[in-house]
Amino acid sequence: MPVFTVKSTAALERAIRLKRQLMAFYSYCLLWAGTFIGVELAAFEPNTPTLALLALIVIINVFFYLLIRTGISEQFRDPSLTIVQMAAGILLTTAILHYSRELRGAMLSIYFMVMTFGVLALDRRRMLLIAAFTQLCFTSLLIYEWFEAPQQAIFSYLVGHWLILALGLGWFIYMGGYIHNLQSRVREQRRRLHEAHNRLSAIAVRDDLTGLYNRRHFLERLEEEMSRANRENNPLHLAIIDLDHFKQVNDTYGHHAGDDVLHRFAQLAAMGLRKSDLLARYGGEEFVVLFPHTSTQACQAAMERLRNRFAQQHYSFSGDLRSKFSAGLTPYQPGESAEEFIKRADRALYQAKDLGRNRIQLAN
Ligand SMILES: Nc1nc2c(ncn2[C@@H]2O[C@H](COP(=O)(O)OP(=O)(O)OP(=O)(O)O)[C@@H](O)[C@H]2O)c(=O)[nH]1
Repeated sequence: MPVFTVKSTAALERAIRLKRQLMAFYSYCLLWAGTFIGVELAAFEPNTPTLALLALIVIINVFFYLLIRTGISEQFRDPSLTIVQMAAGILLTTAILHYSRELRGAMLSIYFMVMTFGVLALDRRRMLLIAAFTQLCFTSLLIYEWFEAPQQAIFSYLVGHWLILALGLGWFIYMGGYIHNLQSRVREQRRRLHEAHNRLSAIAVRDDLTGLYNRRHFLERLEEEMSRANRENNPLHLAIIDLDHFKQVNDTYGHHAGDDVLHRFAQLAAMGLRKSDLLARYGGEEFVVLFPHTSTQACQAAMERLRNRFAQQHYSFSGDLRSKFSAGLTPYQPGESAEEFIKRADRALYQAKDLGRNRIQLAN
């Protein structure tokens, strides 16, 4: 069952990544459409290779889509490949900027569009890295254009564009770091909440002293096991156990000694019974065991084993105390209520007490 959950979570995450990839493709298409319209309106260089750009966009997206789809990207620390994808977007934007003329200033915002992809995924250090890469690409473009056609370059524009980009990127580094910290804090709080919830759930079903299940949890599980036994027609047995003359232990050696005995019984029973048996502290010095899928003989044998082991225990507070218990054991009769089932086991327990204690009494 857990394997299935892990698998489906991985599949879900991959589906989210593929969806994000489609979003990236959509953004690329908008960028291309803007470029195409820009060329048509003569706001871009007329020799802008729009078809080559479109081919490049498709190649980039198919490449990343396949990496994610085939699961190859999962070998990397970030299976969404955010940094590499952003770097590809920045390189393509730089290429498009080369052909932009009057629209250069407006087209700088495309860099910022690419940066938004990193805000939710990258920490401040990585945002700084990708921002430095962006600034480097743009600076290289400006230097290239300066040397290629110095007569067309207007120095104040170059410096202006360079500064606007640097300031905008600075804002993204700050914002990215802030949002990343916020996300980390939320994740940490969610983790703590989850832990606290698990702790509380454990406390709600356990008995403080022995660590066994408590009466409320037992009664809930009893109903479940009874309906399963009714459904599947499987044997189900209930044993109610009561430590013998326990008051004397308290009165003679003190409450702490009594607690030790209860604790020792709980340990022995938990170790000696099967994982599928449901053991709980029913109250005071009373315990219950529910045996699903077990024959009467096997239940009796398990109870006898426990009785013998318990009677052989030595306690640090008294060399000669041998604590014992009596128990009533009964099989579930199909269709009966929990109350009837428990009452029969209880009656058997009282018979065991009446017959001299330190025994397991069966009631059919
Ligand atoms: N130390 C300790 N004692 C407890 C706890 N819960 C109940 N008891 C004591 O268990 C004793 C139960 O006494 P009784 O009901 O008279 O039963 P008993 O002395 O075992 O006598 P029989 O059952 O007839 O053999 C009481 O003295 C309770 O105070 C507990 O958590 N710790």
